[in-house]
Amino acid sequence: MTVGILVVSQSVSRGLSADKVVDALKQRLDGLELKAHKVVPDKKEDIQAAVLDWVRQDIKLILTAGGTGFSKTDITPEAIEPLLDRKAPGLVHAMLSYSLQITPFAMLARPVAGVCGETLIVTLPGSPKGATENFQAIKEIIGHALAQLGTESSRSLHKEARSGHHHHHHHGNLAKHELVDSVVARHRVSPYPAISVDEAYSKISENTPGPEVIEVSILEPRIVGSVVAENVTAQMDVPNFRASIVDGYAVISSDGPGVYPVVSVSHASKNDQKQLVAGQIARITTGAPLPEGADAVVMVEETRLVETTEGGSEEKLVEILAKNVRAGENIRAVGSDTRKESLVLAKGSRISPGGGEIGALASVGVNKIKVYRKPVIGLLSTGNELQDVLAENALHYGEIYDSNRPTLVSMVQNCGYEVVDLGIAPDNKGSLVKIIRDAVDVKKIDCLITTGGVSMGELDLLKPTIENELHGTIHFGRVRMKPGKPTTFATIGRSTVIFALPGNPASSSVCYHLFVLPCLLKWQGIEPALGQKLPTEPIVKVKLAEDLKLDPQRPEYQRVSIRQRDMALVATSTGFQRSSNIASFKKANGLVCLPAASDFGKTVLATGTVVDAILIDQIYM
Ligand SMILES: Nc1nc2c(c(=O)[nH]1)N[C@H]1C(S)=C(S)[C@@H](COP(=O)(O)OP(=O)(O)OC[C@H]3O[C@@H](n4cnc5c(N)ncnc54)[C@H](O)[C@@H]3O)O[C@H]1N2
Ligand code: MOO
Ligand SMILES: [Mg+2]
Repeated sequence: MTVGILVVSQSVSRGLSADKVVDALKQRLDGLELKAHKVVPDKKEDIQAAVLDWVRQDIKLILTAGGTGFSKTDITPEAIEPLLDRKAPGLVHAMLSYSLQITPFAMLARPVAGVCGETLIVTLPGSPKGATENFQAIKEIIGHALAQLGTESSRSLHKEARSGHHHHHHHGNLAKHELVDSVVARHRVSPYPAISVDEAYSKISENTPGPEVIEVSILEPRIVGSVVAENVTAQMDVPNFRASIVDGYAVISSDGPGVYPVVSVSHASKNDQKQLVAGQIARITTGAPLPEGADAVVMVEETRLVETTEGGSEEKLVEILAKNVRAGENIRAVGSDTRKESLVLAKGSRISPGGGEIGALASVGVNKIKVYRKPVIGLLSTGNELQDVLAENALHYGEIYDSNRPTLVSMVQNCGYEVVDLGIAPDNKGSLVKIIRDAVDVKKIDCLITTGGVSMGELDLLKPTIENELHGTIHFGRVRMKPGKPTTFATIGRSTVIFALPGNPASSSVCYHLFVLPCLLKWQGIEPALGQKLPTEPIVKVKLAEDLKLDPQRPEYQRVSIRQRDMALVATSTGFQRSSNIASFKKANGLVCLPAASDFGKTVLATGTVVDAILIDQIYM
């Protein structure tokens, strides 16, 4: 059993005094293993952050020392209490009565104790003596408490109490989403109907929050991919002066070929308006404003220098060789690129990554516009078996690396959304609730994507946690598709969306493309294609390069590589398609949509058959 000791002290945290509590307690831990210790000041947030961190790491017992007295700065009980799923007043009572036998000042202690997830938390006084005495009072019993916490049911230690519950075997006796406290009472058939992908689209469409208008600078990266929320019209002409298209000489076209004096120079810069009369020319550069009176520009290549000024540094006389120069030649007229009052960007259009929209805005002097806000996405992996691949820890038997979070972070970011990485949650209700509440209330995410814990196992806790603890609504909890059967879509309140995706890596990635991204696209103001319920990635017709076996019951989304061959798009399977195999996404730029054999009437789709494919990446050469 692992222990964390959290010293709560302003002076120790500032280095003004030395900590002695950790050592004192350490000597009395006996069989318990001190896994972590830390010093924090008397600040609620610091205390809670440290405790939650340890709960997530699945430390079994957290002892805090200090901050339990009557002075104004003593706030440890206030910090701990809101974290407790269940209180343990018996432990508090034991500590108080024990220390009251030693000193009446124990009356002024305000300890709390209780359970957060599967972690027991006890607040001790700050002095080494007080802390060890209090710990002494509960030490013998704590082993039992921790043993009970580790089991599915506290009743397992009291076997006689369990015998009366056998009638729970039949799932019909359970309320639909009850969090069962014993594995023997779990559902044996999923209470969630397996709806079609199409019905799932309806539910997502109905429950996606409406877009919200914000103003962004044209240089903010998040503007790319955003949908414009209002018509933007040009408040000026581009160009807003007559500009030369070439380097040469501004002329009066009716003057014709001949030798003319160069009376002025016009560069592309801030300029005074120049004047030209018949029989004169002016030197001009590309983009420079035309002198008044000039009506054409002749390229320097079609002229000849006749005479220089004294000293030879300037042109004095130049011969225009060009014949038949027309009025307007080599001139950009005022407003000929963009006319004042014309539409620069229409409401509903999208800022493409190509930069064209940004350039068009900048050219008319617009540096910020109203767009629909993109939702902020929180990403959480769930599962006791998961190790953070970045932590570089060795795997214990039964553990695996968390591959879902890195995969999803990459996908979501590359779709242009801001990601909040929420890490890994252990399979317990308390931790899930804490992490999700914190993500929504403090980290201000709009949409939560979790993976794992949505199927039929006794540690699949997402569905009951969302309904019973977070008071959310589950709009669907199963979809007739492969992979991704237990995909769950829920909302909390009006504005928080949860996609609880299956833990299998290929399943969660398929479901991201199929369900999550369409929801996010709608949320940020993108309209679905005609006749569709949600906007999606492009859907194209592809020819199968090989025979594909159909699932007997479920429509299937297989990973393929799509290439153009002889005027057709051809799809080749990326290989082994089992849900656990994330490597089936390597080189995949499409998901082919295959019917279930039971719907299609055949068990195989033959080579050359044309099917729909969702394009999840570009088509490469
Ligand atoms: N009795 C039944 N069992 C299962 C059913 C069913 O209908 N009845 N459905 C199966 C299907 S289909 C799927 S899909 C999975 C979904 O499982 P969960 O969403 O509950 O996910 P977990 O049980 O937590 O994990 C499943 C699998 O994925 C691995 N995993 C989880 N998280 C990650 C991660 N972040 N990175 C890499 N791998 C991860 C996990 O270790 C498991 O192997 O349920 C079937 N069972
Ligand atoms: O539907 Mo599950 O995603 O087959 O593995
Ligand atoms: Mg499971």
